[in-house]
Amino acid sequence: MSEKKCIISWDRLHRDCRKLSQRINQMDRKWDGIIAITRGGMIPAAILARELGIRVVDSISVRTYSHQQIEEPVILNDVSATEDGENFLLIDDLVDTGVTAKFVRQRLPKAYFATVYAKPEGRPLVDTFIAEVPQDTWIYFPWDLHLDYVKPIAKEADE
Ligand SMILES: O=P(O)(O)OC[C@H]1O[C@H](OP(=O)(O)OP(=O)(O)O)[C@H](O)[C@@H]1O
Ligand SMILES: O=c1[nH]c(=O)c2nc[nH]c2[nH]1
Ligand SMILES: [Mg+2]
Repeated sequence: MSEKKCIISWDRLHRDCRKLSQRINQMDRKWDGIIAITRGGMIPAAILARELGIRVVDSISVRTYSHQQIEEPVILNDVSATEDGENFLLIDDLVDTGVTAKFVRQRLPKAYFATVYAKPEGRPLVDTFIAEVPQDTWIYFPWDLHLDYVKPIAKEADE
């Protein structure tokens, strides 16, 4: 389990997904659809679909982690909209070790692969991403979190 944390708020996620949409829009390519890598890629894919006006949204269900422990990736449900990913955007929330990315790329070698966040080990496996996060840091997404009380910093401060 990573010691350091990077907490991503809904606002930040939305802003970063819009930045990713801007970048992809500037490529001036015609996309046949989006493929979300579930589950983490689903909310980024929904935001990109809205921003880019793409209505064909498919998914490939892959599980690589269980309780922050990496395992062999498995496809739980395959994509149906394309054979090889040509002219499709492939979207995930992040690339960490790159194990998931390598695995999905074998299945969809022609897709354009974008993630919102990337750690150094996985970065070479994606075509584009928005922000880099250190390898020793665990990214917490807004769907993993809830608002809670925090004690004041100074010991003598009123609680
Ligand atoms: O680069 P890697 O080391 O392979 O890690 C990245 C993958 O791990 C997480 O998915 P996870 O398997 O936890 O499933 P989830 O998206 O359903 O939460 C994340 O959403 C990426 O898909
Ligand atoms: O929520 C997550 N945060 C991470 O940093 C990560 N790395 C792999 N899988 C991950 N899931
Ligand atoms: Mg995932």
